[in-house]
Amino acid sequence: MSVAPTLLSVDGLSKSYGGVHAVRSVSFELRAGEILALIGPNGAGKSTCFDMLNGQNMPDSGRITLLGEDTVGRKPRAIWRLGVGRTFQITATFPTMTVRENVQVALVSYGRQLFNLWGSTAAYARGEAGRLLDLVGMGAYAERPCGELAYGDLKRLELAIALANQPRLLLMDEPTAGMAPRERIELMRLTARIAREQSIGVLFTEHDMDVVFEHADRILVLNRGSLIAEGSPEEVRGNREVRAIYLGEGLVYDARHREGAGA
Ligand SMILES: Nc1ncnc2c1ncn2[C@@H]1O[C@H](COP(=O)(O)OP(=O)(O)OP(=O)(O)O)[C@@H](O)[C@H]1O
Repeated sequence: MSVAPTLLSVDGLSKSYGGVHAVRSVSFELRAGEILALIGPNGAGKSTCFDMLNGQNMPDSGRITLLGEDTVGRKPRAIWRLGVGRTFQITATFPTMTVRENVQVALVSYGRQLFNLWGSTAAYARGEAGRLLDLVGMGAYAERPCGELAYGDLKRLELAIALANQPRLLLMDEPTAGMAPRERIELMRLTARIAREQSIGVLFTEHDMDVVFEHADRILVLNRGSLIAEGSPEEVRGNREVRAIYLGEGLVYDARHREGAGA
């Protein structure tokens, strides 16, 4: 069996703020088609780690190799251009534009064209936007103003926008924040299906353990900036240190789901 190529390799990543070691010598790899969750209690260092991968924050030390390129010091847009799609905790769409136009803007931006709703570039992007919207189950909403969308639909639109630059890697910072439990599972199921079909690697942070344990192939656990566990959901669930941290937070994965009852 062939092994999927490594998309992202992080080696000894560290960042401090004054005396606070937000991220301490974190190392891990992510392969094509793999769904990797980054979890940890509040203040564990997840966002700091994410922002360094995004190019929004500069590490004190360590290496980040993304699709074969060293990305430390590169700006977010340069990293996006390498083939990294992103979704954010707070959705960033244009509310007065239609759903389709929002995806068109992303497509045209990826092609480095000037956005013009009626030009030939827009005509091309129009068809491609429709394809992406169908992929995330939003085809029927294409002509609606984005501002009218329910929150869950907005998140699916955001996924279509993130897919517009044909990413090899998707970075999702709390993709299901603010969603109802059922919507969370559906969004991650959709993301996982698309990622596996298109061999896109996904790294996501998440507080909802049901989402994490149902959808992640592998889980990284941060605590006080350090990686304290890494492995399959089964391995992480059985890890004493992880259980101690999450029991302390009242967030331990519910035993009801162990036999797959929560799927
Ligand atoms: N800009 C900053 N200045 C000072 N301290 C910071 C800054 N950003 C993060 N920190 C500190 O670094 C540590 C890690 O924070 P970070 O936001 O990365 O954690 P997190 O795991 O994302 O937490 P949460 O789940 O609450 O979002 C915390 O102690 C936080 O207070």
